Order: sequence, then structure tokens, then C-alpha cells
Amino acid sequence: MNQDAMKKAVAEAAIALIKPDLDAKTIIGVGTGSTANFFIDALAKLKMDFDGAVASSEETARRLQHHGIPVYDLNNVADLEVYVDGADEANEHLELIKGGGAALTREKIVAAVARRFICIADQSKRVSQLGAFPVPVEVIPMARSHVARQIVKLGGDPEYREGVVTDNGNVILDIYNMNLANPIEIEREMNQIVGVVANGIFAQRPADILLLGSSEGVTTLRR
Ligand SMILES: O=C(CO)[C@H](O)[C@H](O)COP(=O)(O)O
Repeated sequence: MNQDAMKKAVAEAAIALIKPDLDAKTIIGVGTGSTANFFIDALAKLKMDFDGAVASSEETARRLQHHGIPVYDLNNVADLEVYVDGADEANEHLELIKGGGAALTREKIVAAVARRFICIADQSKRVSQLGAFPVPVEVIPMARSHVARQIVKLGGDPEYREGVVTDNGNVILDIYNMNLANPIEIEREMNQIVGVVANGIFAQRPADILLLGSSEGVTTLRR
């Protein structure tokens, strides 16, 4: 089974998981990336069974709308039953690194609001310790150098993601070699730096369910 087939399999497993709880009022939070795209395409087949979606990026909003799924502004949504999204890394505690697609801030906001966060990923994303994947940090453009210097003091090696502007008009620093033995602490410390909008460590709000695809099938991990 190739990687795309695994992504499709976990996307369909997420659909099977949420389907029994859908009703005409359900609004679903939808993530960003290639795995999330498989989820959106599968979700389209159920579009008569729920109300609509909140998107974690402009790209996801466009894909949902292309399928005829209504997209709501999160500010107008009181209750978000579930959020489904991919990840760049996931550990056994369902703590994640996200933001390879530069959508981490909106992803974090939607994950914070949702009652359940289902993470979908292929087996290659599973790690024993987070941190081989560089941690993306969304930064206010004028603070880029200041934030980079502060991150060096925390032990990381920041690299500016050239040419990328987020949906919020900001820039991304990718942080290499950060020691993430305690991801909650590093997530907090990076959030303290003036100019940081959000960082891609999802440890304070990890996933509730992780669906991992491998050639043997889909494994479900719960917190
Ligand atoms: O965090 C993300 C986007 O900001 C994605 O969920 C993450 O990069 C995984 O992407 P993919 O499913 O394409 O491997």
C-alpha cells in the first residue's frame, strides 16, 4: 500500500468514526494538507447528513466549497462537534507537530474549540519523541529576527521559510534541533516570545484520537 492509499484509508476511517453522530445541525472542523484533502473528498459524499464545516485554511475552504459543503466563520459557530486534521509528527501521547502546510495557527484555534480532535496520518508520522520534524512557528513579519534570536536562546535553530505568507499575513520560522523531551513546556515557552502568533507543537491540546494508516490497516490510538 502506498502513502496516498494509507492517507485515504485513515480519512475513510475518520468518516466511519464520525458518521453515527452526524445530524442536520452538525458542523465539522476540517484541517489542511494532503491527508485532510482525502477526508474532505470522502466527507463530500455525506454532505446531506450534516450542516457544514469550519475550515482551518483558505485552501481547505475552497476545497470544501468546491464540493458544495457550506463553510462557516468560526465566530458564528457555538458548537464544533469534531475537528479532523493531519499531522507532521505524532507521539504515543497523541501530542503532535503540525504546520508543515503553514496553517498551524488556524488549525490550533479550530482544535481548541472542537470537542473532539481526530488526527489522521500515515505510519511515517509516528515517532517516539517529537522534534525530528522542524517546529513551524508563525511570526508577525517585523518580529522575525527578534523571535529567531529568542529561539536560539531556547536551543533551537530557526530557518526562515522563504516566500511563504500565511493566511493571516504572517511568516513562518521552522525550528530545527529543538529538544522536545517536554513538549508542553517548549510549547509554552515559545508562546511567551513577543511576536510569536502560534507554534506548531500541539501538546497542551493534543489529539483525542489518532488514526494511523499502515500497510496492515488502520490503528486507532486514544488518549
Ligand atoms: O499541519 C498541517 C498543515 O499546516 C498538516 O496537517 C500537516 O502538514 C500534514 O500534512 P499532510 O497530510 O499533507 O502530510
